[in-house]
Amino acid sequence: MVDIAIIMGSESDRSVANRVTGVLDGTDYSYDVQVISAHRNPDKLDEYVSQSDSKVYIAIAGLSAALPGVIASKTKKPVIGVPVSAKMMGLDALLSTAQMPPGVPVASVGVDNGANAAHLAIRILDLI
Ligand SMILES: Nc1c(C(=O)O)ncn1[C@@H]1O[C@H](COP(=O)(O)O)[C@@H](O)[C@H]1O
Repeated sequence: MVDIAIIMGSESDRSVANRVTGVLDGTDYSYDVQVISAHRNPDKLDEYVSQSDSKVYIAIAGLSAALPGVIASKTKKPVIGVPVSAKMMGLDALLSTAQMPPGVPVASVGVDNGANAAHLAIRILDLI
């Protein structure tokens, strides 16, 4: 049983993931960190989400950030997206993360703001 699943699209997103875990390490909430790209490893992502018992997802991705939205399409749990500034100062990923179609929500935090993703996850978990 893990409280939060943290998934990044690439190992190159690790510094942003570290901002998430840096906040969570000051709490009692547990987490699991994975590198799984929706674009590159769709079957692995499907398998991970279908088997995960986490209560909240944090999805970290740059460029065309499909990852948060694809996770939101596979689970009813809350998904928090963190756009990464890989190119275009993160504007590409910010728009990809925030502009989800109705019915498939992703809560986007600011570009590279892994800390706020952790704080939001904590607030959600504190309700349970
Ligand atoms: N946005 C996605 C997805 C996805 O959305 O499935 N998979 C990888 N990526 C992003 O591509 C960028 C460059 O990745 P590489 O450094 O591996 O080339 C990363 O920021 C990653 O999150």
